[in-house]
Amino acid sequence: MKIGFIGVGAMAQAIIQGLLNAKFVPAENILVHSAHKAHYENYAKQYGLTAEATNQQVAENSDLVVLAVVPAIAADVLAEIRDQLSTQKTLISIVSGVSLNRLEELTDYNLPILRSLPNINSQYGQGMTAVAANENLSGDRKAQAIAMYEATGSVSELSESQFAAFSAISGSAVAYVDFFIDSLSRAGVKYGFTKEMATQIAAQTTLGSAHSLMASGQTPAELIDKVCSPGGDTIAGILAMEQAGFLPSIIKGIDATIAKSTGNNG
Ligand SMILES: NC(=O)C1=CN([C@@H]2O[C@H](COP(=O)(O)OP(=O)(O)OC[C@H]3O[C@@H](n4cnc5c(N)ncnc54)[C@H](OP(=O)(O)O)[C@@H]3O)[C@@H](O)[C@H]2O)C=CC1
Ligand SMILES: O=C(O)[C@@H]1CCC=N1
Repeated sequence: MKIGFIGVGAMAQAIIQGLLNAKFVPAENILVHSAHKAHYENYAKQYGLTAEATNQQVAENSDLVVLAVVPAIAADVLAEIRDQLSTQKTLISIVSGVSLNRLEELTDYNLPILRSLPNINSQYGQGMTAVAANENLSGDRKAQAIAMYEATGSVSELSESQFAAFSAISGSAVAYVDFFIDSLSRAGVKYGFTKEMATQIAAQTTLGSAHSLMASGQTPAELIDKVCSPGGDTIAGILAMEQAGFLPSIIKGIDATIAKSTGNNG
């Protein structure tokens, strides 16, 4: 099986690295092309991938064609490769905010298509990806496309109506969690830790907390209650964070993310 990537930016590279780590396909079976020759050729050379000279060649020579460009140019790129796509190939889009219906409109209504929303944790096998298939993608072909993501982490099949919210609390939220870790580490710096050490402490605490949450099957609130000793320090911190608007600031951030991805932001 050959997997072609049109665009090798941050997200495509995370998926590719995840696939290479999982030995999902031999490196040379991953085909790449992007806007800048120096970029995609050097990247391909570094990891033993196959650099293709055009987007059309990627589509022509791949079984799974992964569209990994920014939303603004997705229509132009699909127009470019439309004739190379066929019912024998699966188009996989990672483009935020572009529906299956729009992808069909821009290509062919008979084409098997998987709309997906991965996150960059795919790079280390810890991804969280939402997928939705059109009616032309089923059985083994659908399983093959989904297997690509299963090799890089967890996969959830969702209705397209849930994609914008999923993208906000997963795709974008990788940045928000890192923002939290960075904020925690800056607090550490305020109290005398080096940034490096504070970041390591904050990151391990975040990782351990996520692990405990998933391993225990308890709710976050139950674990918060376990940490908040009666009359203790943590409850004082929680209440001060709440007074400063911790929860509303998260909700506002997610609302803004969804508004941007659905075009409801003016
Ligand atoms: N970043 C993330 O965490 C996530 C991103 N996504 C989606 O992934 C997509 C890509 O995002 P991201 O990786 O962040 O963006 P990047 O800007 O990092 O990558 C975009 C890629 O598109 C390439 N490109 C630009 N023009 C063309 C063209 N005409 N033909 C082929 N390739 C082209 C660029 O080429 P070059 O490198 O040569 O300049 C670059 O490799 C977006 O649609 C986004 O919504 C989805 C989930 C998470
Ligand atoms: O910021 C973005 O637009 C993309 C979509 C989800 C994560 N990154």
